[in-house]
Amino acid sequence: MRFRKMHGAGNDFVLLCDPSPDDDMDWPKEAERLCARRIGVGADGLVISRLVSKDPAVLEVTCFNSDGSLATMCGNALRCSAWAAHRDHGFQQMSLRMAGVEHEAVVSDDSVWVTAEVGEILPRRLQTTINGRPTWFDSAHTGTEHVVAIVDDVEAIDAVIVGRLVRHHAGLAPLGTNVNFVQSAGSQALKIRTYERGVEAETLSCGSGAVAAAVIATMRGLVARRAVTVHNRAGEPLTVRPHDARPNRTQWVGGPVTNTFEGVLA
Ligand SMILES: N[C@@H](CCC[C@H](N)C(=O)O)C(=O)O
Repeated sequence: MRFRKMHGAGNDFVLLCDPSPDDDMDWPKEAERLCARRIGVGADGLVISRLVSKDPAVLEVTCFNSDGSLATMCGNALRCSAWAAHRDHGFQQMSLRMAGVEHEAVVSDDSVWVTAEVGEILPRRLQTTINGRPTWFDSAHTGTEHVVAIVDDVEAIDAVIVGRLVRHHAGLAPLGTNVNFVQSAGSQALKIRTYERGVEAETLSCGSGAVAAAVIATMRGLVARRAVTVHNRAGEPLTVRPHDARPNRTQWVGGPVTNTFEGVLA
């Protein structure tokens, strides 16, 4: 089976396009096998993209985290899938369905944009102590569960230790959450670190996390309700901006996508 190893702003995936239908394939198990860093291809997730129709351009995209759990939304996986559909079929604009939600996608020369739907926002969802300081987390549903803490310095935080603690917080069980630490970084700019559920580690970037960060930072008055640059661990920032037609409900997230290598699975 042919695969692409891609990353969206540092969030990396094994991407399978139109794998032949195989009822016996255990995709969660395949995700664990292929995503293993030493004995697999190595990735944050496995993405399966299937062409539904060419006119209009529609794809069905499924994303499994590296632990085999299903991701209901993955902005960077959608962006990688859109890039591949552009390469394979020439689509510049398309619809991507993930977990029953329709996302718009636009591919340009240097960036790929997808939409994310913003759901429930709960201010002050939980509190924990970070470096001796009581810190609040707001939650924002951006297709999947995210909490965001606004902090002074993201570099001063042990994102893995604190992220894991909050991810497993009893108040958020049984679903748990992705955990974002966000800092103001000048006019319309943020710095972010994300601990991802399902990868159970800090990742270099997270599309739905960047959207959650921009939405919470807007609510907290750190940025205005327009385009926000979100600087991540990869040094490949994502931009989040409100959708013109549905500014309160839908955000665009865009940035670079890299096709690292292609191969054949043994
Ligand atoms: N990295 C993703 C989010 C992936 C899903 C997440 N780990 C979850 O299970 O909620 C993104 O780019 O949005």
